[in-house]
Amino acid sequence: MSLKGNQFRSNTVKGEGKIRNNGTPKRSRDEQSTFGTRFSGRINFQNSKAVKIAGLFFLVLSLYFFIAFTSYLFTWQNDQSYISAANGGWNTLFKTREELETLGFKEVVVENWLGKLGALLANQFMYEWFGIASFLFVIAFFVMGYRLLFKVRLIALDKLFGYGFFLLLFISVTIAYFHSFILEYPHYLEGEFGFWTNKILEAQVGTAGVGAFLLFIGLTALIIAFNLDFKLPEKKKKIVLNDDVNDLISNVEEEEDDDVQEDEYTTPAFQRNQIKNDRSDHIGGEKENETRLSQNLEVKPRKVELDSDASSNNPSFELEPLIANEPESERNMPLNEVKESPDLLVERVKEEKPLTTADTLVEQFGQYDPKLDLSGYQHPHLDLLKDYGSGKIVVNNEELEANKDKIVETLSNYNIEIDKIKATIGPTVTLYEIIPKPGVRISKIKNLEDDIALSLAALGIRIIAPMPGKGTIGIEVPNKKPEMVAMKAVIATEKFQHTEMDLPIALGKTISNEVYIADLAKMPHLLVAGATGQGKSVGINAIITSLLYKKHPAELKFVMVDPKKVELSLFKTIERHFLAKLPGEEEAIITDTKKVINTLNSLCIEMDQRYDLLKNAQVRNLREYNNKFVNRRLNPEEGHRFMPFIVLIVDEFADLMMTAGKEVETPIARLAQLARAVGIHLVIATQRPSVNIITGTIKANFPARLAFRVLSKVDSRTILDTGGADQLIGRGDMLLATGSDLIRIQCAFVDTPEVEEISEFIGAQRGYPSAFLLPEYVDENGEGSGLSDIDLVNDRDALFEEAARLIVLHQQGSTSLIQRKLKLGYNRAGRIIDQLEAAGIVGPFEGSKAREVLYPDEYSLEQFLESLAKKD
Ligand SMILES: Nc1ncnc2c1ncn2[C@@H]1O[C@H](COP(=O)(O)OP(=O)(O)OP(=O)(O)O)[C@@H](O)[C@H]1O
Repeated sequence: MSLKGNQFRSNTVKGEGKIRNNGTPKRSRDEQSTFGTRFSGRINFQNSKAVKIAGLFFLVLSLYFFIAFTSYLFTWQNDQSYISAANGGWNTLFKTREELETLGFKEVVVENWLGKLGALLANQFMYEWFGIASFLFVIAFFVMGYRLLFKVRLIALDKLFGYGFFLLLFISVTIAYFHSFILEYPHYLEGEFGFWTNKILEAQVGTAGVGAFLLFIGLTALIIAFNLDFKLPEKKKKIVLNDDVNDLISNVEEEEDDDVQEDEYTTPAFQRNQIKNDRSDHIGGEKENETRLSQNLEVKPRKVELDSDASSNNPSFELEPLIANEPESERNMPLNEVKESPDLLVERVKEEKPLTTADTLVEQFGQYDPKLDLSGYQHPHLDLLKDYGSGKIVVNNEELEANKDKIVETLSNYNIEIDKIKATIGPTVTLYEIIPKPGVRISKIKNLEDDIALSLAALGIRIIAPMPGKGTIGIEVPNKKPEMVAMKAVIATEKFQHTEMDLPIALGKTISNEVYIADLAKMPHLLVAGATGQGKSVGINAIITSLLYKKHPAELKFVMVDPKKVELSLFKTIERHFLAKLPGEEEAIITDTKKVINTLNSLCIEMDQRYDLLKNAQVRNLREYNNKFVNRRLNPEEGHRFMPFIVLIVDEFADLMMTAGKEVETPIARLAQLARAVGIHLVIATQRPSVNIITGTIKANFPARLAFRVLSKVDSRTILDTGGADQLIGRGDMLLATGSDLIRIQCAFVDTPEVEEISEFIGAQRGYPSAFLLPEYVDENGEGSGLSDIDLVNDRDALFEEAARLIVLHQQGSTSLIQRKLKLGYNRAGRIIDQLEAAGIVGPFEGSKAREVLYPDEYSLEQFLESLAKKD
């Protein structure tokens, strides 16, 4: 990745070599007193008597102006005759009453509380200039006086003058504008300035135009000063279940109050939203079987009840409605509490810290911006993705009841009676939660797992007995018409758009239709398994797509390994943006096993280097490190750099294990064990989750596992440590195990043409000069990506010319420079320097000193390289 852009722009600070790491404070504490750090060190303001006198003067001046202006508001009419007669009055200021009378002023009565001077001053400021906005002078003098006398900074001087000046003009013109609607004279409210400015503007753009102009200026100023937020009141969403539902909502609202107390399972949130059936709605009752459901999010429905009649054999039946994106915490809260919770105002406490070198740098140059090199980069937009399905959940009541009847019947065949059934409809499966009558042993139901599955005669039934943390038994039954979950629908959610996660991956929707987003950085690695054709590739594409939608190329790099050669090739267009590769390699997407081994080992080197940098920076993880770097607390001259996350994607791990075995397993296990803190995360997919592929070492280090449908229970156990994956229905139906939890998710669907479009959209933008270069790895047999015995003259390294330019640019013939800048291993860098010597670009080895560079500038070097190329 090129750092050039940053080096020549504001991110780099000249003379960084002199910056001390961690920036020990250079200035003394005295200099950093609260009184104007900018002035400190130039004039000793603190002890100057003159400053104190000046402070006092400003305070008195402020008071004087305040009294004069206030008085003017009451006395201006009476003093008007004197002021106008004296033609502004200033020339009469120091004349006595007698003198004035001789000059023709018959009666000189000045009522301003501060006499003639007060009247004249106030008239000048308020009438002639800015109207009541002139009170800003009172504030300005007060702030200055207070600052000079008490050495307390109430507001920064630049702000005081900037804001003060703006407000003076703005208030004056605004008042004139409104005043002109009522009465144009007198002008003491807006002053002559406001009056005439408004008049001129009105003549140009009309009254409405001036209003719009003032509104625009006012709001712009508010945005600049307070970064004002404009938020429209949120629209409440309504999800429609079926046509009957909306008609019934009003009924439901009327009925709910009566019914809720009877339900032993209702929580306050449920009560609000509980919907009852008519008496005719009993399951197994009369023919007319209208189910009343409400999905109106306005009333935040929690649970929909399909109430059975009172007969004891027929358990009542509830539906869990589908509320996307609602936090669990809100779910269990009474609605009024959610709505009425008061805003929390947090007062910021000002910390007084000594100013460090890093602070000074940040003040001077701003924070380091890793995105600056590609500052114009645009994230892919949502239109590149397609809509699939209607997006609505259609509830088929007949199907629900038929399934419910079957479950009740099957269980009663085994003498298991149940109290209640609740249904939660997901995109592909519906979860029926049953509560057995007291006395029924759960182990009994568990033992009947297969029999129940057989009676329901449907593929993909999974029984969860008991449901963890719920005290119910779950039976997942596939829907007849599964709903496709479009990637677009998941990415477009607020949950994804506003997530704060480091590496958010939008996996799809859960059984309760909630969008499921996981943080790969926390997982911290993911093992994906699934038989062929069950949606694994789509899953991998969904993971990559989510990250591409969320991250900037400066923040994330992928290392892609694709032994099948075709699965990840779609992403080759984003090589210069998001991919990482070994130096000297042509293709960033690795398909050759030998190169995979080199790349994995290179990643281990990168990991070790990152750990060294973290150790030097005294931080524990990548986030802290990058934070420190951005705040210029780490010196790039000491090797520190902004480190992007690296995500390694291996599409067919089984293939690698078959061909390379331990050679692959060892670095993968090492990375899985250690790499999380340095921002390297692995996503490893395999078709065959057998124990010789997913070995104990690998499994132990991948707590997060994603299983698509597998062919046998044994495979399911290998990947998830439990059955279940063999009972999935395929087409993106999957189980995610995160430590102890097992969640069923319908994977978001993203098709190959969509992925292609996204890659092309990114690829068409300006990228880095090359892919992100990983450190060079040379294996012990000398067959690494490095060079073996090469002829120094005839077989030059691929990076020879680049190294030559680097050396000439820096005028420093050192191996370590090549090593650092081109990210090469010592051996290869050493060989390149030998080649440079052989070509006559650098001088011979001189012990501890750097070699002499024999070309003074890039121009002469380019000529030499050209002639060299011609000779070859
Ligand atoms: N999330 C999904 N939603 C709907 N259909 C899906 C989903 N995922 C996959 N499918 C369907 O399943 C088919 C196969 O998916 P995919 O190519 O991802 O399988 P695979 O497991 O990668 O197979 P292989 O290992 O042979 O490459 C897709 O073409 C698509 O029709």
